[in-house]
Parts: sequence; C-alpha cells; structure tokens
Amino acid sequence: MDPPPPKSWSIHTRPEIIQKYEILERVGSGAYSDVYRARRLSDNLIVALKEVHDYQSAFREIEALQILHNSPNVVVLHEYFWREDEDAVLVMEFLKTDLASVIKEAKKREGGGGGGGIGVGELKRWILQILSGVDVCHRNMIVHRDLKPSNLLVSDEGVLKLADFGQARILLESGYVASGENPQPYEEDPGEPLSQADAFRPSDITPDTDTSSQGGFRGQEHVTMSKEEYFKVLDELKSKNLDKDTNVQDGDTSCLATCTTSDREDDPFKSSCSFEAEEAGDNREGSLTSCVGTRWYRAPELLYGSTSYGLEIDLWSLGCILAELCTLQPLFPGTSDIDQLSRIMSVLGNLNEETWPGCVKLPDYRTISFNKVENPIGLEACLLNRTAEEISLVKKLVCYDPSRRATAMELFNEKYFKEEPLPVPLSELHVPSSKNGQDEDSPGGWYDYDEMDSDSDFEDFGPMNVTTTSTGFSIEFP
Ligand SMILES: Nc1ncnc2c1ncn2[C@@H]1O[C@H](COP(=O)(O)OP(=O)(O)OP(=O)(O)O)[C@@H](O)[C@H]1O
Repeated sequence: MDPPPPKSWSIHTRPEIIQKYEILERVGSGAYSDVYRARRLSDNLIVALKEVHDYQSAFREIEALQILHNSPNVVVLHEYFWREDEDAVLVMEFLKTDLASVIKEAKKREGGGGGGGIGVGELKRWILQILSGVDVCHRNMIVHRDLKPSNLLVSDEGVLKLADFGQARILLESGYVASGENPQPYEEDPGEPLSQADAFRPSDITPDTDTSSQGGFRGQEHVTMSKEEYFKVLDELKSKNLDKDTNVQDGDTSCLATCTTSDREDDPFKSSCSFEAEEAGDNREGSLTSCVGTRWYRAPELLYGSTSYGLEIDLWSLGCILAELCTLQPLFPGTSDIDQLSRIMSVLGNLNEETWPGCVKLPDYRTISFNKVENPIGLEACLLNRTAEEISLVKKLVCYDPSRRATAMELFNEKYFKEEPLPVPLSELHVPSSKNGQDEDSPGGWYDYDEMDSDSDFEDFGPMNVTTTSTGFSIEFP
C-alpha cells in the first residue's frame, strides 16, 4: 500500500479539492509545481493534480490548455481551482509515462541486445504525434518554449501528448494575451467544453477573426497551407504585434546580455540566469524573455539573448528531440549556456551573416565570441547509421536561421512518413509501464538533467582565455 502523502502540502488542506479528489501520491515536481496522482471521487477517474506555485506559470498553462482543448496530442485539462493568494491547482488527465522514458527503455533494449533502439515504423509514429501536437500549438500561435522529451507525456495506449505549458506564450496582439484578471474556477463541461460564460477565463480569449479564416485556430482540422502562406499569416500576426510594441526592450532580459566587463571580477557568468529562470523579462507589450526552455533544447537565438523570437524556437527543440529519438542520445547536452553554444558550433559551424543573415543584431552577438570552427562535423556525424531522410528531417529543423526551419505542418507532408516501413499503429509502440527510475525522492528519475543545473560550470572546458573587449568579453578555448 502507498504510504500516505505528506500532509504539509497546502493541497491537502483545501476543502474544495479534497471534497472531490482523493490524493494518492506525489508523482513529480517541477520548477513551479508539484504534481499528484489522484482519484476523482464521483467516478474513480485517475487524474493528475498539478499544484502550481507561480501565478504566471499557472495562468499560461490554463490559458494554453483551454485554447488547445480537444487536441488529441495535447494533455487534457479537466478542471482547475483558482483562488487569490493560493496556488492554482490544475486537474488534468493522468499520463503515466513520457518520451524520455521511451528513449531510456529503447536504449536499455539496445544495450541488452533485445532488438535495438526504436524501430523505424515506431519512430515515425512517435514523430507524427509530436508534429501533430506542435502543429496545433503553432496554428493557434502558441509557442510552447519548453519542448523536451520529459514534457511529452505518453498514455498507456501510446498516445503522446504535449504537456507543461507553464512557459507557453500566445504570440498574438498585445493586450490579447491575458487581461490580468484572475481566472475563475472552471470545470469542464463535456457537452460544451469551452462555452461557460459569466466569469473571465483564459478560454474567453477568442482568436483574431482576420486569422481564424486562414485555417482554424481551434481543434484538429489539418488545413493544407503552403509554407509561404503559413509564414505569411505568422508574419502578419508578428508584425501586427510589433507595430503595437512601442517598448520592446531587446537585451534587457537575456541570459548572457548582462555579462559586462564589470561582472567579470569573480565569475564572468555569475549574472547568467539559470535555465529555470523566472520570466520577469516577459511583458505584456510583447518583449519576451530569452531565459526559457531547457538548455539542451534551447534555440541559438535564445542563447544569444533574443527577446523577439517566434514559434521557430520550438522547431529547434523539435529537431533536437527528433535527433535524440534517432540516436537515443541528446544532440547537444551542454553543461552551461556557453558550452551549449560551443557544442552547437562544433556541429553547425560558426554563426555569421552567411549562416544566419541578421545574426549580428542578436543582443549578445558581440558580447561573446568563439574561436573559428575550421571543420564543423555536421549533423551527419551526430546521426551515424541513420538514413538520408532522417538526417534531412533533422537538418530542416536544426539550422541557425529561424526562418529556414521547416514548420510542423511541412514535415507532416514529408515523403519519409509515407514510405515503407510505414508508421506503426499505436498498439505496436513500446510504451514503458512507468517513468523510469522514478521514486518519491527523485521525481525526475534517470532523466532529470541534473547536469544542467549550473550555468557557470567551466570545468568541462579545459583551458580558456578570457579577454576584455569594449562590449563585454571574449572567450577562446585553445
Ligand atoms: N498530466 C500528468 N500526468 C502524469 N504526470 C504528470 C502530468 N503532468 C505533469 N506530470 C509530471 O509531474 C512532474 C512535473 O510536471 P511539469 O513538468 O508539468 O511541471 P513544471 O513545474 O512545469 O516542470 P519543469 O520544471 O519541467 O518546467 C513531471 O515529472 C511530469 O512528468
């Protein structure tokens, strides 16, 4: 029998919750939350109760999940509890495993000679599900900002669902995202899930009529749009957003931008934010913080401090995830932001106007410079023994210039998914029975990215020369 959960958590003392749910155990903790497995007393449904300790994170998650309601590859929000001065509690469908565990198990099979890795048909099915989830977010102009294998939850049946929208933002017009009012308690009505009136809820935000005609901002209709049309819509929305932004503070909130010469005395990166940094940098006027996402999956524009990025940051993360599914190894497992960039450069080559027109305008472009990478190894070297089609898929996403990254919708139409071996049905996927190695004390299990905790870990670099420049410093790794 499970030991009783600790009673010190506030969720156990809230009558509105314990009247409806029996809390069974704590299944995980994140930067902003504790998540419990619970039983809904009315019908014994097993649910996840996510107690979110950060107002903004809770608001964003609720807002995004309501807009994405009924999307098959996004976790379902059944209900939420929201009261002033108390943590929000989100009641979600319970999904007992995730893609990180799928990868971990596949690796074990490979090591044990049990058939090896993830079969191509399986790989295709996993990828298609991820693309479907990312596509519906992006057609709703929602940038997830923290895509990684452990945020892709998996049901017993093999259905993959995007979760953890605590860092998500809706890239629509200013003032369109959240009014600052508190959402009111909300309960899913299966008949008309998002139609309750009266109080403000994030679901009261309706899409811009100009753009909804372009292809459905809700649900799962898959509208065929060329890349040009798709980006035209995105560009229109982005430029509308920018027109209204009179106060974009590029650089102020960046991870590296604050490294000035005066910061160098002790540790040149002491001012770097951690990968779980607070989002104080985001503002309602449209300037975004670059301190989002988990480092290994963080796009180069974020690492260089951009505060005016778009959906493309998710596409970079997606590319890293696809590569990881292919090789069962993280593509760029950086131990600090600088190490992250240097790993990327060793594969893709130096960042310059040729590889990414406009990169010199990135807030931190001149703050730090890297040695010239004479012979970048290329993505092929990271994807040994994978097919040309698989390498090409990853290349379409893992490229410097964000405007060159393929959209999720484009990737759907790749020949790769229509060729033999075809994507397997869900029933043929290897679904782990739990999150690997997970226990109460180590909710993240084997895959908890401990090594990413520090942003100022220079030990891995070996010798380096730090030179003061007029704008900051330059580091050379001889
Ligand atoms: N619906 C769910 N069903 C089962 N487990 C879940 C569910 N949602 C979250 N979890 C688990 O709870 C833990 C924390 O969840 P989540 O990642 O959403 O929180 P967070 O505070 O936003 O985390 P992070 O630090 O990764 O941003 C994770 O181990 C996750 O797998």
